[in-house]
Amino acid sequence: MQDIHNMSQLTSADLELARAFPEGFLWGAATASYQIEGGAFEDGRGSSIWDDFSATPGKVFQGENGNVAADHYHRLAEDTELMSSLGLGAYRFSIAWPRILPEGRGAINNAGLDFYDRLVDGLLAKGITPYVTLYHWDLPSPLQQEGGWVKRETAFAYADFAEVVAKRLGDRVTNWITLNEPWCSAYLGYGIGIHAPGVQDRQAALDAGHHLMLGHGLAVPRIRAHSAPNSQVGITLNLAHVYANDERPETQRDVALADAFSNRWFLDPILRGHYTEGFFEQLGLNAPPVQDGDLATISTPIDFLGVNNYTRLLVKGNTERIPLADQVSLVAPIPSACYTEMGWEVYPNGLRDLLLRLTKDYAVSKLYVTENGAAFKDAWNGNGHVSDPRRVDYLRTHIAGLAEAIQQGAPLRGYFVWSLMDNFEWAEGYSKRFGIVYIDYPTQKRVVKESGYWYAGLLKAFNQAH
Ligand SMILES: N=[N+]=NCCCCNC(=O)[C@@H]1[C@H]2[C@H](O)[C@@H](O)[C@H](O)[C@@H](CO)[C@@H]12
Repeated sequence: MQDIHNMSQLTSADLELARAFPEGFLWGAATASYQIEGGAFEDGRGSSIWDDFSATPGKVFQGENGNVAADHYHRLAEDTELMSSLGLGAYRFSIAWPRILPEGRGAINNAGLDFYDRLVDGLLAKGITPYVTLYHWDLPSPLQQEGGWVKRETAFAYADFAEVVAKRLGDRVTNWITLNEPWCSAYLGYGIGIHAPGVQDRQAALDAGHHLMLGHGLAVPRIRAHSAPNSQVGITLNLAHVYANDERPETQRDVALADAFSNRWFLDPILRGHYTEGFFEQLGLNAPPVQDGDLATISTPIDFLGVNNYTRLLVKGNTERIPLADQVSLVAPIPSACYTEMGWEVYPNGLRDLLLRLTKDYAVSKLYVTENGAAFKDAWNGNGHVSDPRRVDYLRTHIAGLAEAIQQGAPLRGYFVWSLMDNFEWAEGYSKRFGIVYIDYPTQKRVVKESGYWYAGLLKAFNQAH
């Protein structure tokens, strides 16, 4: 492997950028269990809704699945060494609920806990801080057979699962993220069905969203009870700053609708203790089955907000009618703009502006960017490294926006690039590559991309400055 700390990829501006970050800023990379582990039928792991969804014809690109993925389940030592060679200060990963409780509740599969024990110990031995996401979409299939997140009982099963994991890892893991992107679980999974479990019912999305947040609130005290006193617990939301395409009143109206649907649906209950006024009417739906005390549970104080951001939303008002909040028209591709392989506009100021909005509008004591990155057409010719200049530029410009946000008062404490390695990109299968490390799936060879060398150089320059 080329000298990974060769900082030749860095410009003098990059070195200056590294020095702009405050001492103690955390630099990491993120992954998720179903996307990288493989080992889908090993050591007692049960089935998840993503195993079922992938096995359903037509749901995932070319019928691909996470049976093998990046084979991380069998490559812990190699992959933690890779993280160390990149100079990561932290690594964000998720726990596969079906490895721990194959039936979703009840009998504990200790072999599953043992795997994460080994991972955590390997990270700590290399001075890498674990950030553990307890739920990154792989709900055990038996719970979905009972209705999944549209059922209130699933929230309680989730809190029980969280406690099982905290009891085993809480003596070493001090950074916990309850859920990853409940918006995606609820809307993509239960609303429009392009993600597992593939339900197409917008009311179900609202009900699932409520129970996901309830599970979050129930889990927080259970995690705290089994973690060291200096532990911190948060949640990760996918959020995007909403911009107006023009000054027309219809556009201002639709910007508010898009913001309610994309951001405030989860921000308001979790951080303000109430749903956005008029939100359910704006969707043309009924309120979810809120019970007395739910919003108090959901808004239990957390120590940080994790922010996943990839792009911005640009809204052009509908002049004929008031659209439903989830049907606001976004501005189509702009000739002068750049787009990733996901069709997402590259707009670095969107991350900066999002962080500043959160700082201004919500009383968050700490923020982490728990995911940011891009999929581009990466190719490897079988030797040498992988050239991905567009990803280097994406990371450089978005990280520059972080420095500006911090300078303007955002309580940002860390950044996790998505992703450490190429992986199973949900319904897109392996067709989309987000890694700073290329995975040659036929051989499972890990090939650090130019962006991986760049990121390692930035982290080295940061460490040298402090
Ligand atoms: N339709 N539509 N959608 C609008 C919003 C979708 C946002 N998707 C994300 O943030 C997912 C997040 C996920 O944690 C990770 O597991 C995924 O691999 C990345 C990359 O896709 C991102």
